[in-house]
Amino acid sequence: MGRSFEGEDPLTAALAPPPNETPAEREIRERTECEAKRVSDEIDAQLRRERENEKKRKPVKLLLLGQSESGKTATLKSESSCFRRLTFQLLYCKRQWSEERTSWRCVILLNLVRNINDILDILGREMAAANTPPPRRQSTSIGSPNTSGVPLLKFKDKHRLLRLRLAPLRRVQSDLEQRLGAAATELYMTSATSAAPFDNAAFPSRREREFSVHSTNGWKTALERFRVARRRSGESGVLRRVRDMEDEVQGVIAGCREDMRSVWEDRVVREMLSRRKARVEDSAGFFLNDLDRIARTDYQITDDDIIRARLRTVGVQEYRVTFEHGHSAGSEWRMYDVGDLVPVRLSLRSSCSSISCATRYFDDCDAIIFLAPVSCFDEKLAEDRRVNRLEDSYMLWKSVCGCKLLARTQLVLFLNKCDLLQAKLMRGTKVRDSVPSFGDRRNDVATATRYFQQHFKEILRTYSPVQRPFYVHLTSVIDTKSTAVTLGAVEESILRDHLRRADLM
Ligand SMILES: Nc1nc2c(ncn2[C@@H]2O[C@H](COP(=O)(O)OP(=O)(O)OP(=O)(O)O)[C@@H](O)[C@H]2O)c(=O)[nH]1
Ligand SMILES: [Mg+2]
Repeated sequence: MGRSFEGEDPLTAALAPPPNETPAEREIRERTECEAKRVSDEIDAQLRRERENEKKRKPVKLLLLGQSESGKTATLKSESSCFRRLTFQLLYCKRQWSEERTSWRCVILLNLVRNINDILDILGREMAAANTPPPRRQSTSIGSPNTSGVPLLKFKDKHRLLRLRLAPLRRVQSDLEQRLGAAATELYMTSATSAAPFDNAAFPSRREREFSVHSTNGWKTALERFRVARRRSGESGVLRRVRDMEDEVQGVIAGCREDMRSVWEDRVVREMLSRRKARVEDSAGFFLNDLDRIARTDYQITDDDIIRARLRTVGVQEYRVTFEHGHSAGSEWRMYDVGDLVPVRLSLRSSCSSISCATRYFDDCDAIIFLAPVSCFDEKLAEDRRVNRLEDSYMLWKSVCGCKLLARTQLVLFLNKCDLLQAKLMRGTKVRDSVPSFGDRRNDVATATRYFQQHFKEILRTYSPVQRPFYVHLTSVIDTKSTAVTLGAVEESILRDHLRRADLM
């Protein structure tokens, strides 16, 4: 009896076994079909793999944002210094990292010398004020019994002598600035209007001078020059002069070690700093407690020193990394350390892509790590003493959350500098004195960070154009081990999102 194909679709009909099929023919047919299916599955799997690889080939874009000194560059240094990944291409392969270490030595020496010169500046002013007879005194100097009832600081000849003996450090500071400036850096002026939360022409512009790396003329350029110099001239010429100068600087600093220690450990100097509420220990790039190790001609730089070194970033520094291992294997990451916040603040505020070059970094950005230094709850911006640093972080976070261009971007908040917060609270500083809404809550790190965290969370909920998860980590990014763990978790979640986004495209 013939088969009727009426009502059947032609493909089913074509694939149907022939009528009157013998058992032998059937076995051959089934074997052939089985093989065809295996080949087809293999092709499907291969296509899937290629699609995945294609998605991975699109670089993951990660932005580091936060106010100045929040720890953006330290986060990157922490990531690279412990070589979590075996392949740090471009900037952070091992050889390049070791070359970069040499350049960081100058930064650390500069930080150390600046620590002591800053103290000597204060000392000079206080000594001058103490020598001024009371009726002619211009200001109400600290320690004046006439104005505050606090006994005058008793400066001695020893202080005068120390200032004289440490005078060569002024020259060392300017030499180091020259040295770094000639290779890679330039002096940069910041102003209140460029760094206040929303620049306002009404703010008085207190100009500050701080050392900086410029994006177009940064470490990468500096190191490249060194490599070229070494290749061309071996140990001669420019390189030798640089080495001689470094040796000389290191020699002067080593020669001043005991005097620097005398200043730093002096009871009167400590009292002077305490009365001025100048917590030099909490300032960025503080190395005075490491004098014995650093102020030596045979100083061996450590990764920890590099993480703690302070050098202001200006502009946007791009770091490219291709991972070979782990869940990010095969993917390229582009990380942007956004040092200069002026364009960022402007573009966040405007949300208009034509206004600022910073939006180019926002475009297609997978994730932002936003660093908020929580130990700064009682500090003011260096750029504008009227703006509380925590408030400034809230403002910037609010702008990031509310930015339409970033609506699809994963936001990861680092409540950073928890180690400094802990030390500050242990010293007895009360959160509620600077943050009245904190009220009578317990004055400990857990309670304070929970409180700050809640505030950041509410801002995200209120201002985000679309609802998105709140990822938060308590960090002390100079602690490379724990930072590596945190970054590992963050990286995994960013990559998951990145692949999901690629699927949607
Ligand atoms: N104790 C402590 N110091 C930190 C921490 N994070 C950063 N620092 C230090 O704070 C200083 C400033 O950190 P940077 O990474 O230079 O800050 P930044 O955000 O890159 O600042 P800009 O380049 O001005 O935008 C450096 O000396 C760091 O070593 C932290 O969690 N704990
Ligand atoms: Mg920086």
